[in-house]
Amino acid sequence: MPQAGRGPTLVAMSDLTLPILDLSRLDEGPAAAAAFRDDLRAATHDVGFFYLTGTGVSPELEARLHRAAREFFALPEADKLAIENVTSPHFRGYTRVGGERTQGEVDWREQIDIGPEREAVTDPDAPDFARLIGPNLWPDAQPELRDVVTEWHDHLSGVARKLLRAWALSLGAGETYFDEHFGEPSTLIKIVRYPGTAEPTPQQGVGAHKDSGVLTLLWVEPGKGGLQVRRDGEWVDAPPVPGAFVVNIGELLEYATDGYLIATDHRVVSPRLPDDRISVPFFFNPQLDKRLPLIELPPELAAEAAGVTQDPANPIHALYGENALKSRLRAHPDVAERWHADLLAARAAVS
Ligand SMILES: O=C(O)CCC(=O)C(=O)O
Ligand SMILES: [Fe+2]
Repeated sequence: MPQAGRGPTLVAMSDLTLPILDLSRLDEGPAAAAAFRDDLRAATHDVGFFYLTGTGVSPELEARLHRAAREFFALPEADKLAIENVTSPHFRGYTRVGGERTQGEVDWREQIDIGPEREAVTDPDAPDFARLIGPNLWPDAQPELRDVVTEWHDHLSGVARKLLRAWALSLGAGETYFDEHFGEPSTLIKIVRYPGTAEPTPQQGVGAHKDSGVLTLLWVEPGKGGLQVRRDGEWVDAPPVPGAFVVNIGELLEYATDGYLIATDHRVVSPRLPDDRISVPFFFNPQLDKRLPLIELPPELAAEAAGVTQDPANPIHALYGENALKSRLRAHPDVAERWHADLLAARAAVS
């Protein structure tokens, strides 16, 4: 574990070193907090990925989440399919292995997607992205899943807010800059299982991608490798560190800082049979109808901002909800075709 008040510890993995930052330094007086913010800014300017300890998430809560995830995937197929995501217009519920895509290629993972628990919007004049709002699908056979996920959600939302305040200060903005622009956050928790494969060549657990939102806090089952981060054109391993989250930023925070902070490509390589791998990414994003404005960086940071080139095939929209809807329609074509064929047709017509 890193010591409060020191610089970040570095973990060597092949060529890459990912810093380990200790969030509790924010509560250890102004000097430790300032040092944490400097390390945070440096880590996300240089690599876009780091490990985070000191989050206050207890080993007991981690163990409960881990157990609940294992129990969910061990349910009979019929119980999982009873909450299959094709029954939800809001992209919630269970996705069977092979039901999701990254860059058009099938991902070899099964998962349950859980977002803010809300009623569906019935107003016909609501924007298209309001279709993402709605109830989750919870398994009747495992009522305790909802309790542990709710606790996880509340803890990790607090960690995310703390990090965003630290980023805001470290980038020369007011401490509550992001709070003001976030509103009621759009969160997404995925509980994911990557089955083992027997193929001799590495298989796509999840294909190479940058996260499309602001911030991701990733919990990985202890001892399970497979996550790789692209650094200088090479794929390097980012194995789990006990008691730490893997944290990375997404394209929206890169965009908001004109490329000063970087969103980095990553992927998961399937485990080899008989192994499998559980992970739980938590995505933290603004309210659907909010925009994430550009941060006016101080000149010394602005001079080091790489700029952001917009990909015409994948443009970043001003409103968060438009970005979220686009990602969901692409990742889950079967849900899109069943519930949102009108949107697909309208989008095909303009592109
Ligand atoms: O499962 C993992 O370790 C990473 C998953 C991921 O990158 C994602 O779902 O965006
Ligand atoms: Fe990701």
